[in-house]
Amino acid sequence: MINPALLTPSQSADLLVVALPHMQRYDQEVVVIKYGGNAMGDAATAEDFAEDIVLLEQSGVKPVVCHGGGPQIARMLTKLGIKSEFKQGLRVTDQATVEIVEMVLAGSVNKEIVGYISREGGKAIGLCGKDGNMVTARKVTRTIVDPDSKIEEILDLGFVGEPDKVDTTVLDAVLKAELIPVLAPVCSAADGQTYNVNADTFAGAIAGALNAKRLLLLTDVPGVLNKDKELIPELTVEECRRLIADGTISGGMIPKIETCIYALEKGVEAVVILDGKVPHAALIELFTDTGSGTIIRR
Ligand SMILES: Nc1ncnc2c1ncn2[C@@H]1O[C@H](COP(=O)(O)OP(=O)(O)O)[C@@H](O)[C@H]1O
Ligand SMILES: CC(=O)N[C@@H](CCC(=O)OP(=O)(O)O)C(=O)O
Repeated sequence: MINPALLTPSQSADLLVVALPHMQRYDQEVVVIKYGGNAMGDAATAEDFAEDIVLLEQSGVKPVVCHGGGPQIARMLTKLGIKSEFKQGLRVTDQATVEIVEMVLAGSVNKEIVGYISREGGKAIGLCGKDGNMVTARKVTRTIVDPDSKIEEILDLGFVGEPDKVDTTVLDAVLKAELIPVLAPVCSAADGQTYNVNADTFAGAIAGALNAKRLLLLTDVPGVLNKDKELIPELTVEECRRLIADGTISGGMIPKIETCIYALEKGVEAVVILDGKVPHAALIELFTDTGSGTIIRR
């Protein structure tokens, strides 16, 4: 919690002079904030995050929260004795796993975030990709190349989906009513089957469809790091592709960067990857000159 009583009048004035032009820039603009499972941390971090979302909404921004919950899914699968593995950064998902993913993401994690925002005085509404056919998924198809024979094989990830169609009818109504949407990346395909969608990919599709001004990806690292583990403050799409090709960007950062590139191509002005465990990370990024993390532009 920020304690305004601790600021001198001149510090308060300095803060306002810095923040107000940024607030005007984002007035009535959609900002999609992806809240990763690793960024969720303890209760204090969650309270700071919820406070930021409520302050953004009260300042005239239209925040849309898209959340993950990978570590929370992993804990529940372990409790139930269900083994899980990742291939190409995606959880191989059978029918039993997709049921747990839905229960954890669209259930407990979603309602916990809604609860935190409500306690900070915001009016949040928890939904998932299924609601109002918001995001229709299709099965992810990936191939792997055998390093010896060079033969391509199809990688079957089970019920792992990717956004196929986005219908913003429900989101438009929610935003018009000045409610804060909190979205879980659980979607149906056209045939009704439930699919597990990576939360970064889901957030990118929502940001693209809403023509968001910013997409913030809150994670547990300061941003994109170079080979010496130093933060890279700014990147272009071309530079991102080079860093993937030379191996500087790997693992879970690859779907994040692919999401950034997709969102930028769909018209999102800029995407920022930043550390969600830094108190008030979103507010600092949007309303100060300092910014934080890595900003990616076309
Ligand atoms: N160049 C890089 N800079 C920063 N992180 C990287 C880089 N390459 C790989 N990573 C990995 O990507 C991870 C972030 O992705 P992920 O664990 O999927 O995050 P989240 O759970 O927040 O979606 C980091 O913790 C780090 O291990
Ligand atoms: C297909 C796939 O991998 N889905 C993810 C969905 C949650 C997610 O992406 O959560 P984070 O943002 O916390 O990583 C999973 O099952 O873990």
